[in-house]
Amino acid sequence: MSLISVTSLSRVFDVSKPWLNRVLERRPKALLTAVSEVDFEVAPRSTYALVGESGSGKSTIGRMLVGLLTPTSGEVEINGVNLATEQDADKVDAIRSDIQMIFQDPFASLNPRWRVRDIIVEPVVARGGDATGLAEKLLEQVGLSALDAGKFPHEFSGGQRQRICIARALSSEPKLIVCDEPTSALDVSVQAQVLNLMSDLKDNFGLTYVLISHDLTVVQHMADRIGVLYLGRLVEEASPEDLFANTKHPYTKMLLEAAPRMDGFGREATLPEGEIPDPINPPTGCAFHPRCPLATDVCKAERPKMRTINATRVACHLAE
Ligand SMILES: Nc1ncnc2c1ncn2[C@@H]1O[C@H](COP(=O)(O)OP(=O)(O)OP(=O)(O)O)[C@@H](O)[C@H]1O
Repeated sequence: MSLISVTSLSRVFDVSKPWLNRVLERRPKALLTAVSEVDFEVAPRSTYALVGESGSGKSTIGRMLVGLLTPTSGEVEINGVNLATEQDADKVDAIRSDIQMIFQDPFASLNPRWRVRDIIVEPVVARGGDATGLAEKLLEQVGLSALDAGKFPHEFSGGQRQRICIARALSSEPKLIVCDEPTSALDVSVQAQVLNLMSDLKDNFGLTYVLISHDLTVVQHMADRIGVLYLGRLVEEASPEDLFANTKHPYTKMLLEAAPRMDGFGREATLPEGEIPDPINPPTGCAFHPRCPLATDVCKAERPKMRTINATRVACHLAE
């Protein structure tokens, strides 16, 4: 059974101006569809990566997975439990303690007035658990020292702070960690170290990761499946091998061409050509058609359905 099952998940935000402005300016309500009819499954102890440009809906999906946001429609089930509709409070509580989230900015997620020990054990203490010696043990497991437990967050570098966030996430012995751009605020040299640590911890703790990133090269070596998002929709999903060697969607090809290659490590990535359309007024048919070099009349008129070709899922009229 899948640990995560996402079915036709959508999230719409009301981004209208205040009522009076709307009336005076004669404007209709503005609804922004951040996530639209997304489906995917994540197997236990695997890593599922969600990749796409800024605004493609990655964080919104991440926040719905952990229950920070409720879906407008569709479902998220974690171990068979739908957090948005489950009535049994004990079941919801048990699932919630199985899920943790790590954010991009390790400084913003750590309370600057708390000692590292208190930050790390807070999820355990909040549930009335015994946290004796736990912070020290976890600090060592994330490559820091037990002596760091008495320090404050400002005494650490960015990479060390992200390690503290990881230790905190691990303290409640979660099954699933949703990692939202966990390394993009870090120096390139530190990024690989944090990703390696995450890989090791995954094996040691039997974790499942949902890894959110705008950078395909970051997720390439960690992910078992990669889902590529464009304007809130999943456009391609495949194993890293298939996605890189046998790319099916023109948008994924564009993302890969924009990514810095290993031989040019450190080179600035060039952004994919063309502008991302306005999510309040998305294009007709395939949302990617205005930027797609291969677009035909059918792409302008009809939204492509998700199809499975070999082991790849792809939403493109032209994919073979
Ligand atoms: N609370 C909100 N209210 C209104 N619009 C929102 C809200 N949260 C997200 N959005 C919009 O939803 C769309 C998707 O945003 P989201 O943050 O999920 O994308 P993302 O792929 O994670 O991008 P980034 O990498 O920039 O965080 C964007 O157009 C964003 O402006």
